[in-house]
Amino acid sequence: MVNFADVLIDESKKKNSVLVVGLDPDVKFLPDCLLKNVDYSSNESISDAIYEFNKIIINAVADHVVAVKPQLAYYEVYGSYGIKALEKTISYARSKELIIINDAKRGDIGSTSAAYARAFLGDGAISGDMVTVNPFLGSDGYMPFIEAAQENNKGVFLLLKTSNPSSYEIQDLKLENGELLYFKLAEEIEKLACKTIGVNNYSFIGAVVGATYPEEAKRIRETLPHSIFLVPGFGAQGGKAEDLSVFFDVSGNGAVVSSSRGIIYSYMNETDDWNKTTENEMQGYINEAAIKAKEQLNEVRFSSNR
Ligand SMILES: O=C(O)c1cc(=O)[nH]c(=O)n1[C@@H]1O[C@H](COP(=O)(O)O)[C@@H](O)[C@H]1O
Repeated sequence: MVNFADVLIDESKKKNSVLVVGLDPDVKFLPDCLLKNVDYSSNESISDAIYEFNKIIINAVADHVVAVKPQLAYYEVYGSYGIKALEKTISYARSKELIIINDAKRGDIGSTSAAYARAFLGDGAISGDMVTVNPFLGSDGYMPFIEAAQENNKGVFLLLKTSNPSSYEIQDLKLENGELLYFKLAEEIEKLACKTIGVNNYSFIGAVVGATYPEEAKRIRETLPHSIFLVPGFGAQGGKAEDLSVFFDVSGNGAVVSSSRGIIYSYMNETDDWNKTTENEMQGYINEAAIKAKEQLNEVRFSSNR
């Protein structure tokens, strides 16, 4: 049966891309053209600028990405106006037929996870197609998301081995049998994933594996062959395209790679006076950065260097 992994793989084939662009808008890095009328004492005014910024990004990347990934914190910080900007961003991305991965990193006791799952995988205003889930509360924390995803033909990405430098402090803890915690979690995810595969042999239950940990990814890929990986940490966090071939299967599928700052603020590297960048120039630079990242990833995902 077709599941959301199939939708993601079909979209990736259609666009010839495994790139996901993160929508992590930070007003500090917006040029003057978007800030000229902003009243910094008003969350509404800042949120309007954020929405304008997101529209520029979406216009620039829509033809070259498999999905966009709004990070919730950047919207929540502006309260209800920030959430409104997220809602509008999601509907704008939908109007461009983009897949939406809400990077919400949610997870709670069962009943609360079920409420989060309705918010992010139901048909509400900030609902997307997939959501990142923190599985460290245990199965009653993550199963409601998996059940909602199955019911609504959507998908989840469970945090497994995250890209940040201190992820080893918890995720690499050694268990009594000598196995690492994230590895045990990979085995648990595989038990669910292998029972829910679609026509491309992948489950709608994906896993987050950081681009900064290619060695670990190689072993995880072997243990968890039925989950699509969401691979953040490419670009600004130091993850390099040439190290990423191990994340993919032999057909060049099995992973989507996300970059936020490296793409959405690409205009900051272009001139010393980036504050003066115009909207047209921004769109051009962001478009070029997305095409470059897409091509770098295409070069490695079909390589036999794994
Ligand atoms: O779930 C995520 O998206 C995520 C997981 C992870 O392990 N590491 C990670 O950086 N992320 C998110 O991916 C984005 C990375 O942003 P850049 O480093 O600017 O590309 C941020 O929004 C992070 O919250």
